[in-house]
Formats: sequence, structure tokens, C-alpha cells
Amino acid sequence: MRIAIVGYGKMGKLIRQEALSSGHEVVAVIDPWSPAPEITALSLDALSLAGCDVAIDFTHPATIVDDIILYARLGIPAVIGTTGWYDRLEEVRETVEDLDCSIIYSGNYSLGVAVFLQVVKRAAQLFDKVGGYDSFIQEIHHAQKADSPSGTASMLADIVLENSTSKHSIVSDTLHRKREDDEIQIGSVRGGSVPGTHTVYFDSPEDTIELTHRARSRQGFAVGAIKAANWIADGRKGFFTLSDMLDDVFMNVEKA
Ligand SMILES: NC(=O)c1ccc[n+]([C@@H]2O[C@H](COP(=O)([O-])OP(=O)(O)OC[C@H]3O[C@@H](n4cnc5c(N)ncnc54)[C@H](O)[C@@H]3O)[C@@H](O)[C@H]2O)c1
Ligand SMILES: O=C(O)C1=N[C@H](C(=O)O)CCC1
Repeated sequence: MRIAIVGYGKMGKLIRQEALSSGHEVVAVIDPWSPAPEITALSLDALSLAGCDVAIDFTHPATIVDDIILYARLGIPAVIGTTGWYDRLEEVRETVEDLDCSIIYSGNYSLGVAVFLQVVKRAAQLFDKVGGYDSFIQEIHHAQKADSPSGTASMLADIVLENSTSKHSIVSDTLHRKREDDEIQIGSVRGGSVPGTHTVYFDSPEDTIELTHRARSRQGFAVGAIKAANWIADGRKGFFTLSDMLDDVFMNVEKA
């Protein structure tokens, strides 16, 4: 594949290494603020993306919605790793689905997390059936992270919400009040170099079940992003999540 890397920070650099070592060609590295010699363009447009089969975008919440709409308008398959925009997900979906796009997005490209989401879904269903368990989420990331809650925590909270009859909303800000019984709270902590730790709790008066995914490095995100690039650049059209790829590639689940 001829890959354009958009955003040449911690993830962009790792993705370039992973792409080259897996035999792909990196035809563009786009970042307005990076001084690295690999940079081929400072702005994202048809010219800077010319000749690529797929764009991989790990940039910033402030510009990601415009980026996604651009990829869709230009018909360039894109892997969206950038987080912090899911409050605009439905608006983006409506816009890009009309444009016959090829886009995959995920708050976490680790394949371990893709499986973890399914484990959490099943756990939420089981605890909901048994009853008496409260659920909540905690995430920890490095001190440079620009957004909170993390994209992964938002995906986890959505899954718990969809699979619990007793939960009706998600809260993530500091609460200067009691948390309501039907709220799922996400707690975010920032510090040090932690690449990403997520725990979902199911708690009763008798016991606590903690399901944790702990990334050891960012490598798993880069490996998954390259796999997603291969998958999305294969001619399929639509606005996909990593779960769609997992179902298609590993679980033999056909999407209607
Ligand atoms: N989905 C995942 O698996 C996953 C994993 C890690 C990080 N992330 C997300 O990816 C994003 C980037 O993470 P990072 O750790 O690489 O951050 P980073 O700050 O190290 O790098 C971001 C880079 O993007 C550049 N940038 C900012 N706006 C840009 C724009 N409009 N066009 C091009 N480049 C731009 C910055 O100059 C910087 O070099 C964040 O949103 C983070 O949450 C997602
Ligand atoms: O380092 C980050 O930033 C990460 N962001 C993703 C998220 O928001 O969930 C995934 C883990 C690393």
C-alpha cells in the first residue's frame, strides 16, 4: 500500500516504522508543526494526499472532523485513530455516508482492545441479567494526552450503556453532586508515560469484578492501524469501526 501519514507525533512516527517494516510505501507525511525531515507537506489537501491508497490520521480533536469530511469528499480510504470527537459522531456519519466513503475509526486500534470490547459487552449483559451490580469505568493515560475521557473509555461506556437496563446516561466530568444510580461514570487520570489502561468495574455489596486492558506500549495501536489500513483500502465502502473489521476478518460475521 502507498500510505499517507497524517500527524507525525508519537503515533505517526510509530506507524511509519510499522508500515515500512511490513513492506508498505509511505508516500506522504503531513504535519503542520513537526520539524522532522520526513515531512512532505504542512497542510492536508488533494495535492498533499495525491498518489496514496490510504491515509492514516492520528492528529488532534480540533481538526479531525474536517479531515474526515475531506477524505470522504476526495474518496481516499482513511483510518481514523484520532479521538476526542465522538460527540459529533452522528453528524459526521450522516455527512460521510452520503459521500460513498471508505472510512474506519476506532478509539483504540489494539486488537486486544477489540476483543476486550466484546468481553465487556458479554459481561455487561450477564451482570444485567443477574442484577445488583453497579458499573463504572476508570482510565489512565500519559500526561501529554489532549483529550478526556479517552476514546476507548467512551466506547466502553457506550457498550455498557447499550447492554444494561439500569443505566441511561454517561457522565465524565467531576460531579459536584451525588452520582445518580442510572449514570455510568468514567474517571480519567493523567500522569507520567502510561500508554493506556482501562478498567471496567462491576460492583455489588458482596464483590467487585474488574476487567482491565493495559497497553504495554503504543506498538499494538500501530500494528492494528496498519491492519485496518489494509482492510479499508480493499475496495469496501462505508463508515466502519474496528469491531466491523474484527467480525469480518476473525469472526466470519457477515455485515448485512
Ligand atoms: N485509536 C488509537 O489506537 C489511538 C492510539 C494512540 C493515540 N490515539 C489518538 O491519536 C491522536 C494522536 O495521538 P499522539 O499520541 O500521536 O499525539 P501527539 O501529540 O504525539 O501527535 C499528534 C501530531 O499531530 C499533529 N497535528 C495536529 N493537528 C494536525 C493536523 N490538523 N494535521 C496534521 N497533523 C496535525 C501534531 O503536530 C503532532 O505532531 C490523539 O487523538 C490520541 O488520542 C489513538
Ligand atoms: O495516547 C493516547 O492518546 C491514546 N488514546 C486512545 C484513547 O483515547 O483511548 C487509545 C490509547 C492511547
